[in-house]
Amino acid sequence: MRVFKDRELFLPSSVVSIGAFDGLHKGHQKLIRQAVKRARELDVPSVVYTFDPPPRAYFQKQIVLTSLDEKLALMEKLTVDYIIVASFNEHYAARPSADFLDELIQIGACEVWVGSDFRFGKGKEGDIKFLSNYFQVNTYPFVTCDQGKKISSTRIRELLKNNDWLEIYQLLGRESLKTLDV
Ligand SMILES: Cc1cc2nc3c(=O)[nH]c(=O)nc-3n(C[C@H](O)[C@H](O)[C@H](O)COP(=O)(O)O)c2cc1C
Ligand SMILES: Nc1ncnc2c1ncn2[C@@H]1O[C@H](COP(=O)(O)OP(=O)(O)OP(=O)(O)O)[C@@H](O)[C@H]1O
Repeated sequence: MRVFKDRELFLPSSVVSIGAFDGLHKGHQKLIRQAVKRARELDVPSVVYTFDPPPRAYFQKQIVLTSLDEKLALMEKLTVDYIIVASFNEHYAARPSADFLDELIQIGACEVWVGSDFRFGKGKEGDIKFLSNYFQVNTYPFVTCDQGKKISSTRIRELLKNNDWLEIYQLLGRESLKTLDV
């Protein structure tokens, strides 16, 4: 896996999944595995585009579930070819959604895989409808837990407050989590 942290990546074609992916829980894993599978089928590289710190940690001061190093190690296990890590700061957050589209064009995104609530750009102005004007966007159905509730990083942060490690490990699909700033 090749890591591009605040470095430009140019590719003729690729399948891209995008997100904060904090915790890299089962929902994230399934979405990324699906994008990697599609990349193999199309015989193009798979790219994960992520943010450091996660936008929610930046804006809402939420704790970070997964350090960048741990996230990269987990992405490697998912056999992702390239990972773009954008430093999420004041300057980055102010970028218009059209800027972000240019970046996706630069990496030759022939398919984009995200969850149906994905948003991007300054003030979260961009949504899937907008993205679909430029790329083939595929949404992955929300992965739920045994009780039928959507798995999310937010839920894992809530469970952490109650030290509910059994449930946390179930949502993560692994028995390790090294949080930051807990
Ligand atoms: C160029 C760019 C600018 C963004 N600006 C904002 C922003 O102003 N406010 C905000 O809450 N999120 C902003 N975000 C973060 C997105 O809302 C979202 O968290 C990010 O695309 C990751 O998706 P995910 O939350 O589904 O993982 C921005 C994202 C991008 C790519
Ligand atoms: N349970 C899930 N099943 C499938 N896709 C998911 C799931 N949770 C998140 N995704 C998708 O993964 C990408 C990254 O999501 P994100 O990092 O915002 O995760 P999240 O768990 O929703 O986080 P948070 O609770 O902090 O908003 C997005 O495209 C999102 O729609």
